[in-house]
Amino acid sequence: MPVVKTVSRAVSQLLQSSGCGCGISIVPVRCIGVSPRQVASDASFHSVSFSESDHPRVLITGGLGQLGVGLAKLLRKRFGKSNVILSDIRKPPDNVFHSGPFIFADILDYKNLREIVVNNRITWLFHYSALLSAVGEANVPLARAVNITGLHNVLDIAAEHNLRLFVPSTIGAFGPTSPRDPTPDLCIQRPRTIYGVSKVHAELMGEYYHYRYGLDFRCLRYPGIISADSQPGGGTTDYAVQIFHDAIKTGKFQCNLKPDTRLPMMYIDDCLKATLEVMEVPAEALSMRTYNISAMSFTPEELAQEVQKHIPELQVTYNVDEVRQAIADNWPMNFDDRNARRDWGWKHDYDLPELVTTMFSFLGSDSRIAQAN
Ligand SMILES: NC(=O)C1=CN([C@@H]2O[C@H](COP(=O)(O)OP(=O)(O)OC[C@H]3O[C@@H](n4cnc5c(N)ncnc54)[C@H](O)[C@@H]3O)[C@@H](O)[C@H]2O)C=CC1
Ligand SMILES: CC(=O)[C@H](N)C(=O)O
Repeated sequence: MPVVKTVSRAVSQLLQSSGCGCGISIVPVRCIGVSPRQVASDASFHSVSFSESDHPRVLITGGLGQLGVGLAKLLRKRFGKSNVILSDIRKPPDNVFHSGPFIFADILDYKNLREIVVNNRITWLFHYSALLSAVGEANVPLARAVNITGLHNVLDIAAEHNLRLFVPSTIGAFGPTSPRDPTPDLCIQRPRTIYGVSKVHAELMGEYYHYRYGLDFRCLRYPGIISADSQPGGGTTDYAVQIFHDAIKTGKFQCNLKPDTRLPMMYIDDCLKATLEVMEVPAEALSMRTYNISAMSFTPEELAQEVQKHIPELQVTYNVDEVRQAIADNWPMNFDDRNARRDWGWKHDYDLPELVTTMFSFLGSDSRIAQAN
């Protein structure tokens, strides 16, 4: 069958072509018409004037969660307020709405997302929308839709419009058969949560689009992130944020993981710094497209001891949540991030003592329970 042979030869040539995918110009364009919901480029969410050659034009999806507002703040400092558009499906609080451009964007609405990218001449996209590990297990169909279907929309739009795309992955992309102490970049990944499965899918699809279509896909696997001014969105590592609030408010903390559950963690400033760094690194420096990043690793007991150095009267009890514990027991205990350190000079600033001191200075340990009494 000569035709079949010719086609298969062409396909195999395509698949064997250069690792960077630069020679491949086919892009996965979807055949769609015009959206009924046109968004004007000068829509009321603030019109912009900018020099495209100076700065990227940035869109952040899922930007009202624990990490997005901080990322917008960092990127606006670097690229200018009007060049960074925060988006979500939720209503922004006043301070966020007035701090820079905000727009409604549902990542499940492909046409609307495409219009936003086109009308605002977006060049970089940070894709933060997701359902995290614990809430994902509570609603698997929604997690599958947001984390997998939503990612497909973002990938196609990014490839079609030649965007640089950042998608975060997680320690949750590993599972019980992965080496856990430490966990390297490349090893078995068989997660047992819909969150983890969707993140492995995102890593693989992003890398596939990179090699197949030349998409500039960049991905960091984040540890559990700890922040003072934003609340976590329903994950397994949330306890490590809650302890600070409860210590200050009530002097009591009930932990939903066992005292000896060791997980990799990171202060938000380090996480956002790494995210900006990896997006700015010249492509030639990246030997991979998905990197672990690491800062510290601790158990609830070790965190509580460090917190008690600031609030000695803190009482910690344990009431284990079986779902979260089962998830944590399958996750990495320590993360090996040597490749990130080697390729683009990644270096964290915060270890456990600095993290705890910084959290209390941010939250104002003046309001601590001891002083309130
Ligand atoms: N916070 C952490 O400890 C870690 C976060 N990550 C990843 O970083 C990213 C951001 O995380 P967080 O800010 O903590 O998440 P979050 O759960 O706090 O926020 C996610 C946001 O996505 C939005 N969203 C949900 N459905 C949507 C839809 N259909 N369209 C648009 N937006 C939608 C939600 O409204 C929410 O504001 C996520 O992809 C997460 O997997 C990875 C590892 C650790
Ligand atoms: C580590 C994460 O990805 C997140 N914080 C979660 O616990 O689900």
